[in-house]
Amino acid sequence: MAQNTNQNPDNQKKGFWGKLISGPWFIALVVLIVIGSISMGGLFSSSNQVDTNVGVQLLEDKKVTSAKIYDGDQKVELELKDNYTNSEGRDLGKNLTFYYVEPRANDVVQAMDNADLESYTDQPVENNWFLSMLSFIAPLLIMVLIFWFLMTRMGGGGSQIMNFSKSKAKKFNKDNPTVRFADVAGVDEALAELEEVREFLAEPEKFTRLGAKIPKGVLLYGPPGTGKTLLAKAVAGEAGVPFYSISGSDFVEMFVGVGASRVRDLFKEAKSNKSAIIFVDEIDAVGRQRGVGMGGGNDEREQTLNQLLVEMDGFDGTSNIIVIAATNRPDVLDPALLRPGRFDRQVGVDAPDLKGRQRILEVHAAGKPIDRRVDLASVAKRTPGFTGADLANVMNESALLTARDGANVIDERAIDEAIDRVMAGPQRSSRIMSEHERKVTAYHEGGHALVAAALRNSAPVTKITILPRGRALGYTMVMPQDDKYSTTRHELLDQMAYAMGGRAAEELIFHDPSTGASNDIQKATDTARKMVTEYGMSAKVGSVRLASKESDPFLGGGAGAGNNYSDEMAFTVDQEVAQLLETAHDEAYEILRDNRDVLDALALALLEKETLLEKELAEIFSKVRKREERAYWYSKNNRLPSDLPPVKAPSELEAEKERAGSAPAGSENAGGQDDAGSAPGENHGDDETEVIVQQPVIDPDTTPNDPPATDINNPWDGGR
Ligand SMILES: Nc1ncnc2c1ncn2[C@@H]1O[C@H](COP(=O)(O)OP(=O)(O)OP(=O)(O)O)[C@@H](O)[C@H]1O
Ligand SMILES: [Zn+2]
Repeated sequence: MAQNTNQNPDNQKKGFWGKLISGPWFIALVVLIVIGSISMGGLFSSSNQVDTNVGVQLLEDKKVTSAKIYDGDQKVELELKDNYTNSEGRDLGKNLTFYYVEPRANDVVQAMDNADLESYTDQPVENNWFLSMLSFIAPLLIMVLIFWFLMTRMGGGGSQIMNFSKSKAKKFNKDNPTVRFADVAGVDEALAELEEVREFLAEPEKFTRLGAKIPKGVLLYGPPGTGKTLLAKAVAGEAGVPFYSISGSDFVEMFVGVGASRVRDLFKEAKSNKSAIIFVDEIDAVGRQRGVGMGGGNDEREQTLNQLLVEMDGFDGTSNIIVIAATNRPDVLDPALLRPGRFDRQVGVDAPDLKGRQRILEVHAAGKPIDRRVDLASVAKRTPGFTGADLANVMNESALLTARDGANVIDERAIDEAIDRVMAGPQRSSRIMSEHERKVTAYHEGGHALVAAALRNSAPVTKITILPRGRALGYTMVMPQDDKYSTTRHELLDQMAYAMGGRAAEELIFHDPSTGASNDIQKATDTARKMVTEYGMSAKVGSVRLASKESDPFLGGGAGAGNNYSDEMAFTVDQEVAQLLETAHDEAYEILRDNRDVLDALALALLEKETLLEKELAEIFSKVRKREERAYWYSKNNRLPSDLPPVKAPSELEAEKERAGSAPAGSENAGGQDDAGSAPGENHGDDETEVIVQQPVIDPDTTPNDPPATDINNPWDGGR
């Protein structure tokens, strides 16, 4: 995400005239002038033309000193002894030209032979090869030029070819960022690591004095928009060193060798500084494993990667350069990149937690007039799963909305609307839905919400709306109270049932389901498949990892890598997935059937008010008949769960003692299932705990006028 200004000196020196001279029209003009002047040369010559008879007569009368005969042009130039005066009495001077036709060539030659000339030149036809070549090539050249012009005008893919020659001009950006560490919030671990990098840059002697080698590369990895670029800039800003940035995708050109030469240039220029940071965004574009993927890999990419490695290995003591690279896909990187001496420092940059979100909001609220009643902590609470970029966007949108309304302070309402916008796109008030469609949407969203409310492991519903927004016809938002760092099997099952709630309601009420549930089904299917192939949550399949890390053959996994298990297993997986989905569908259906009165009340309230918030929802849901707990799950008959509860944490014991002291102790639920006691950081000793943020169900727009909602461009895909 390079937002720096292009500081290439060549580009600035090249002023108006430079641009004009390099423009295709100028070249076309030059070509035309050359052709014109050559072919019209005859017109500008000083000799006058006379009739063929006259010319031959002059020769026969021996009035000519010299003659030159142009064979191909069938033209003769004469130089006379005296001036020639024509029949009208006009003096035509000494130099005359005449033309002849082929049948008369013999007469002309004969006349010349007999003319006692002092000099006589036979100009052969070859003399005109240049002109004839040009007249042949010129139209072609003009066509190419026009083509070029159109291509550059369109700016489409084709222009890349033409830009090849210019590729040197915009290869990378140089910047002296003013970003500070204080501008990056909610990524404290990453900041701590990078603070060290800043020290390396600012006072390398401190480390080299002790014989330490300064690291050459830092890899920042994490989801998009979490502030990787911002962090890298902040390091440069804090250390006061220049910041060179380039994106990995810029390296991968259509011409082999360009990428490698860009790497060379980039490092050469960076090395002219005492210290510098080179930032390579999207390094996975060049840094994918070599020699894999469809067609055995990409020469250009490999050359570029090799060059990068060579340059990094080639750092000497004279300049102090640290390469910071960023990627969303650390798993596909070539291991050679991660070796010591290269990107051996790897820093994870995750989506921020509750506190982090609040601090990012504070960073972006600075300098904006915000209503005193706005509580950024509660805004942070309402935005689980948002990245730094999303939050920056929320604050910016709220300012824009406020400005549009002509107000002076950003209030709660503007921020609310901004959150919705960032989540699901702008409101579409212009869209008029038919009463029936509104009703279907109300039941659909009501179905989601009611299922969530009736299940025991689902986060509470905080908002439902049937106002169309972005690509959604309506949406339901459930929000966990706390940040969650792992998800249990029951919670996943609840999520699937919740996703099926919309479809189940349509079936139950209208007997004719709509296409509006496609996104729900997709999400539920993804969850089910992961449960079976990644989370080991199917008894039949067992705790086996079946999904391959890299299932896209084009991204370097190799064809067939997606199926590293037998066909029988694939069959079982499919069966298990289908089974999970069926069960979820059943659960949703039963909940809705058993709570029909609540569903109707909910739909009615939605049709009336369009948007329902927590308070109104709590009232409607007070009548919900909760679904009973599912049976214990165990993966095998000989692995039955124990009846003994887990031990109580010291803090729990403490709290119990206090309660016992102040009031006669009621019988405390000994199940140990009390969530409040478990610290959010607790992750069962497993470093790779999956974070599953529950997202709102957004129901894609599927009115007949629009193409059916597909998964492409769906912002709700790909773990945000
Ligand atoms: N932790 C953060 N603190 C403050 N602002 C942030 C943070 N993360 C992101 N932002 C805001 O979001 C914008 C985009 O972030 P940035 O480009 O650094 O993300 P990124 O991780 O590099 O994304 P990508 O992987 O798509 O390149 C930043 O310019 C900043 O305004
Ligand atoms: Zn839905």
